[in-house]
Amino acid sequence: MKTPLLKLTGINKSFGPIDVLHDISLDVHAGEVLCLLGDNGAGKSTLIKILSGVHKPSSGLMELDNKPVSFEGPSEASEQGIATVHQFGGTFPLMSIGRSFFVGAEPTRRWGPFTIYDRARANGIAVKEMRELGITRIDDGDRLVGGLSGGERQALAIARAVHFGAKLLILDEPTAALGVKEAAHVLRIVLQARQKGIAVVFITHNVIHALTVGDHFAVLIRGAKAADFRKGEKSREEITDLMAGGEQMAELEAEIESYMVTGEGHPEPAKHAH
Ligand SMILES: Nc1ncnc2c1ncn2[C@@H]1O[C@H](COP(=O)(O)OP(=O)(O)OP(=O)(O)O)[C@@H](O)[C@H]1O
Repeated sequence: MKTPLLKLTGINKSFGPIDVLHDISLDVHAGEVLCLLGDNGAGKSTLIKILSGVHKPSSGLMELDNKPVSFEGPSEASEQGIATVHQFGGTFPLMSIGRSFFVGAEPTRRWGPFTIYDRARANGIAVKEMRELGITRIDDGDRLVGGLSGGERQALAIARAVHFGAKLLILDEPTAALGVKEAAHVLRIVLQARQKGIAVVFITHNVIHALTVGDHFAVLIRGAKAADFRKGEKSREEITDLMAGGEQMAELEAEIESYMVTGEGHPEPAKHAH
């Protein structure tokens, strides 16, 4: 197997006395989607904050392109090609599409003795990059980000990362707040990023979304890696079970079943009403 783009070996993270991540080892390959799964509080956010330079690991080794790396902050991670997109796209609602695409890296042009923001160029590039990801409804880069749908905002943020040369794209629950159609669109964009050779880390609670795009899966339970497998090695039921910690899921199913039998799907209090 070829060398992973990003390799974690024995990563631990504690906040004071609280141990949040234990001995995480993980490989992320270029042109693949790694789905990071786990219940609330499992440690997914903490792990991606380590990858994106927000937190430093307490111990362990992180290698990018076969070289050990240690980020002093998010800008160092981003300089090395690691881009993180958060659930709501992380963009500013009152900014135009063109502005938010280039925030911090605005194209400029000369105007007499001045250097000014090149709005037409910024808008043109932002609209073109979104089009390339299949968002064809947007043709005006002056539109405000606040007027975009959730899926379009995700697309904007992903297009931006791709444009600025991300090698590793971290998507933090990109489909969580979306309807089915929009989620499908975002999943397609994830696959397009993968096709461009970008390594994608996709965080989700949704097993179906994960199975649709994932090549490789890692499940975190209480800060430890409970499973690490490739596409096709586990069924949907097995993955759901793992994510919910097995027992919990069985308990929940039994509870729902008895409720459906006793209450025929209606709330119990109906029986006591008279
Ligand atoms: N700065 C911190 N200080 C202390 N504990 C923290 C800190 N950040 C996270 N934790 C704890 O670490 C655990 C893992 O949190 P984390 O946010 O990484 O989980 P998660 O898997 O992303 O959950 P969710 O799906 O709910 O976002 C939680 O118990 C949380 O309370």
